[in-house]
Amino acid sequence: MTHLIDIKGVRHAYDTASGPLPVLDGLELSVDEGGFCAVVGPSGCGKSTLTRLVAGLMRPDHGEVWLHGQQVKSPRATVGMAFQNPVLLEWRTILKNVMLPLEIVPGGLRGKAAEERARYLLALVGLDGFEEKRPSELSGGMRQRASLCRALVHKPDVLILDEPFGALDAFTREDLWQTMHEVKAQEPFTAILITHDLREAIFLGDQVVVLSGRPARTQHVMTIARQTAPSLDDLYTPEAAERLNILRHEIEIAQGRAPQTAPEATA
Ligand SMILES: Nc1ncnc2c1ncn2[C@@H]1O[C@H](COP(=O)(O)OP(=O)(O)OP(=O)(O)O)[C@@H](O)[C@H]1O
Repeated sequence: MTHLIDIKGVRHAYDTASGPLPVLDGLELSVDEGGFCAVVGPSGCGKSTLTRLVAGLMRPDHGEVWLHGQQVKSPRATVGMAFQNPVLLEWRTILKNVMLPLEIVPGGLRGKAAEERARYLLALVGLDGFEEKRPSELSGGMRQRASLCRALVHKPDVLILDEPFGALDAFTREDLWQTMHEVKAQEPFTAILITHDLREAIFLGDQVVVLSGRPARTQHVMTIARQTAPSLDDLYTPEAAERLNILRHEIEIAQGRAPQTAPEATA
């Protein structure tokens, strides 16, 4: 089967003043079209480096990254990205911020069609009525909603989410998790989510990949059979508790704080 994202045997080291810093060493990761892959691992193990490779912002020393059947060798316009800091432009309205990728991506929607697409997405995340506001007039959670619209506006092949909810309070974060599911139901996308939050990983991901400590390799892959309309109550079931235990144990192994005797993952 062809995956939308295929990362095969990737190894990479950064050149630093004190010599090469090996960051990735044997990374394997596959995501099907429409899949949602959550990536967790110890701090500094190479998670953001993985997103840069998928976006084509850098090339690995060894191994291959494939996106939609094409090897990634240069920056990809068909990738949408959202980060912990939404970096919206204060001199543009929210609507114009969301429309920005359409002005940059070759062949993107223009004029009225571009505006309609941006308005549709803003309504989908509950921001109708805020189109003409400036970023500073919105709360952190609202800015992150707008950032999600901007990342999706050009219908990217893959949505890369690098800790987008990390700076939000717990209630806002949970609201946004539900919004992610609602948006995905209307506007299907394939995503890689980098997160330090295991609950977030199992609530959003249909696959959770645990990376080892640096240099990172794929240490553990958990597959989660996802219901069509997940609810936050799903996080308080015995299945969820078991998944969280397995992942917590895997993280301890990755941090070198536990021996490699993790229990088997459940589907
Ligand atoms: N451009 C660079 N040049 C040199 N070293 C780098 C560069 N980018 C990242 N690093 C180093 O590579 C390692 C992995 O960085 P990366 O940001 O990929 O990790 P991460 O898992 O996303 O970290 P965190 O969980 O803390 O966000 C870190 O030690 C970092 O300091």
